Amino acid sequence: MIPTLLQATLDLLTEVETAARPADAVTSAFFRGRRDLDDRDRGAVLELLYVLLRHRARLGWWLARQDAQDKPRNRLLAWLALGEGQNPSQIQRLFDGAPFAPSALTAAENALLEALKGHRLRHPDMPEAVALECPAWAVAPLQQRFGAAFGAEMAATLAPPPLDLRINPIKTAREATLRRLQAMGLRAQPTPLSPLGIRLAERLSLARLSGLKTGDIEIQDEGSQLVALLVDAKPGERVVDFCAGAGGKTLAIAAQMKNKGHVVACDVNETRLKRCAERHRRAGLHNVETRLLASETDRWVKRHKGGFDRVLIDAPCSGTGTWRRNPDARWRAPELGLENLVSLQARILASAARLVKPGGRLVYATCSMLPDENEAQITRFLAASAGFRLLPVPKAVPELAGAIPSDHLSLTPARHGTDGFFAAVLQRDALPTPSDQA
Ligand SMILES: C[S@@+](CC[C@H](N)C(=O)[O-])C[C@H]1O[C@@H](n2cnc3c(N)ncnc32)[C@H](O)[C@@H]1O
Repeated sequence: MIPTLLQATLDLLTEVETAARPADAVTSAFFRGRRDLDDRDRGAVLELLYVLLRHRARLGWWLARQDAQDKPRNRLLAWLALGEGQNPSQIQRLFDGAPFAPSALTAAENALLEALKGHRLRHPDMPEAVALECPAWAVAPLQQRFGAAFGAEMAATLAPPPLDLRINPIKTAREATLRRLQAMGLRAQPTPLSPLGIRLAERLSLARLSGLKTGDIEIQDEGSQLVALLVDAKPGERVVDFCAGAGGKTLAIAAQMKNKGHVVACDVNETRLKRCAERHRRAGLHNVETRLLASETDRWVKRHKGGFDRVLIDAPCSGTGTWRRNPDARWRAPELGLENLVSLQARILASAARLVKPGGRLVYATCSMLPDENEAQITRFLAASAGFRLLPVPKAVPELAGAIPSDHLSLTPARHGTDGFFAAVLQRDALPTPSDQA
């Protein structure tokens, strides 16, 4: 990579590390201020940024071993030496101090490069969690979840994800869209599990997809598509997306309903909900209403008790299932702490369940791979809530029986090639329970 792009990557990495926002938001803002970088430059900078984030623990381990500070510039030097196998004189030529290039190496940096010379990134003394890039707080629960497959699953979270698209069945058919993408020279395949998905082998700028008509496709990971399909919303029904955020799943649900019926997209975050509303306007959906909640027990919930055929809870979670897509996320421990997050999820479940009408369904989903946020959460809810029972996936949505022949949806990067997702469908008894009269 040319020196000016190395410096741009360092500037971006520094911003990602200091900002309290996710890397993709920081990156968009950074590139808006760097009009001098064309599409190819941006692609190269992003690729190196993600490499540095995906190798952070291993690079940090080497820096600690050499008593060097774990900071972006040292991490880049360590990557060039250990990851790319460049020798000190090659690296000195890149750090040449020219305008907009990295400044010349200091004596300490030269000494660091000498010490790293000839080594490889992986070292036998590295603890397993470091070699697998697993943050300390998540090692025990992920080992509990995956057992012998822990290493393979962690390795899969380090591979760059493919680009998954969801076709909008109101506007187009998957076969027709596949043929159009292939005619554009793209390596496009149907996704193996979602009947609406298309997987592109290469990451590409969305400008290259502009040949497709607006609203024909959306970018959505196959796992997220399956969660929306599990809601199984029918035209004419009343549906709540309780933690709608920016509306990724609301969009898919409203498309299933063919613009007929009513969807209420709720969230406690006003900014996300505004983005959700804009997205629906752009997609031409008229049956979606957004509702800002003060909390999960907002008065609106009580007023609409028993009023909906389907309620989706896409709960706030540790996000461990998205590490493949958001490599910076693994280094941010859950803001609330895992325990508080788990109790927030339980409160959301208990409150949003009140919205389900007798005979209706509640779908609880996370993008977490931790049992405490998933199966254990459902077990606790069912033990505490009369009138709900688990509906195995093949019973809930027979069309998905082949893809998900199990009680829950439980996707992992190594086994399914998707982000990590969990979902369970809970059926409410057809007869109202005494609490409805309360
Ligand atoms: C996993 S994200 C939702 C992603 C979204 N469904 C999508 O597909 O794009 C979880 C959402 O839950 C929201 N949330 C957090 N606490 C909540 C609460 N107490 N009640 C309702 N929503 C909440 C967050 O603001 C966040 O947008």
